[in-house]
Amino acid sequence: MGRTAAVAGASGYAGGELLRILLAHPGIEIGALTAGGSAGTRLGEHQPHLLPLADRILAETSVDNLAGHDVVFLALPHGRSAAIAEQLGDDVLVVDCGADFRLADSAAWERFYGSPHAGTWPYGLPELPGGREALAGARRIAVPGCHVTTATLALAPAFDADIAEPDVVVVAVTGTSGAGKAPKPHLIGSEVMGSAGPYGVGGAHRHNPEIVQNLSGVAGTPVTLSFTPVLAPMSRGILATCTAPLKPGVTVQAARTTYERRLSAEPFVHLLPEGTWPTTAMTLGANTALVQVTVDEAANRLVAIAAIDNLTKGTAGGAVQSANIALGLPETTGLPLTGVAP
Ligand SMILES: NC(=O)C1=CN([C@@H]2O[C@H](COP(=O)(O)OP(=O)(O)OC[C@H]3O[C@@H](n4cnc5c(N)ncnc54)[C@H](OP(=O)(O)O)[C@@H]3O)[C@@H](O)[C@H]2O)C=CC1
Ligand SMILES: CC(=O)N[C@@H](CCC(=O)OP(=O)(O)O)C(=O)O
Repeated sequence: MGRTAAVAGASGYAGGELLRILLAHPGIEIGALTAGGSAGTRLGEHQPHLLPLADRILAETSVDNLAGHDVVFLALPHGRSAAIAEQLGDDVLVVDCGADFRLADSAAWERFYGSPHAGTWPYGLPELPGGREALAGARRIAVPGCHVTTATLALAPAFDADIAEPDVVVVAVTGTSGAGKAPKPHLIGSEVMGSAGPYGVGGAHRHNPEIVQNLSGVAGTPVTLSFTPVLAPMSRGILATCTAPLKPGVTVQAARTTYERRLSAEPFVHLLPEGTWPTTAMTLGANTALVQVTVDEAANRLVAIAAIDNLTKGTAGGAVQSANIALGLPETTGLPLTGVAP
């Protein structure tokens, strides 16, 4: 039997990507579409690429409009989800693309987000050890941040197999769509085009504690992290170069075998053939994370590089993948595996 899903934030980037995916999902029917200031207007004004839904009118984001669906996807600015979720029944699956319920550590939340912590929900990264079990039958899901998904998928196999020391450096190149649709002072077109630049430097980015949370959980010991995001002139995509000191005696072959073993059963996380490095273009529009691993012998460091589409595996695709598990559907239902290249 088909389920219905409402999408809150349907006029935004994450909401648009959710709708693109749900249009091709055989087990979920699209119900109410809601927004903020653009409520009352046609979806086609905001998402002209979603032709089948162009004439749908955006409703106000209210509990009344979101209630009565099997699934509610929230693609709203941070801080908006808790009030809505607490008024939706426990029988409704609420999938939050925002950050509000991702962290278990309230002090870390308050330090990085500067507001009271709303709580912690089952975490929407099925590839983590125990991740699928935590999502089966869940009625609340916190979708990870997009940098977090990339870095976690790149390094989790190494920490799961205990081949690297828990002292991580991540430098992640990201496209501009990660910042959302609303105009931002640091995203002025003429200053972003033809240039790349770091932001959130020195441990300041709010994805820091979430990456630490995930990798420490996999490693079974606290992981230290230096994370630097770099904004690049592309609309979609994240390419994360992640390194950590090797445990004694780990060869490049051993590292590769570790990744092959841990990723071989994953439907969306693929270890590329030796010598092929991931690029963001390979993942565009796909729910995939493409990974490559090697060893820098001179530096004695493991080097793992992962690419994702921040809006697909990094947000909407990841959200639908986790929702599939929670609903008891095959995990891969309705999710694209093929990217757009070059
Ligand atoms: N972009 C990305 O790569 C990722 C985004 N996310 C998360 O997804 C969420 C949405 O992000 P994104 O789509 O990029 O943001 P956008 O700015 O593109 O879209 C925001 C959406 O929220 C709506 N909205 C804004 N304010 C309100 C309000 N007060 N009440 C109701 N609706 C409101 C907007 O409606 P209107 O247009 O009418 O104002 C719009 O539909 C965020 O929490 C973000 O952190 C998570 C991972 C990655
Ligand atoms: C370019 C850019 O600004 N990217 C965003 C990515 C945001 C994201 O993925 O996630 P949440 O906002 O849901 O945490 C950033 O770095 O903050």
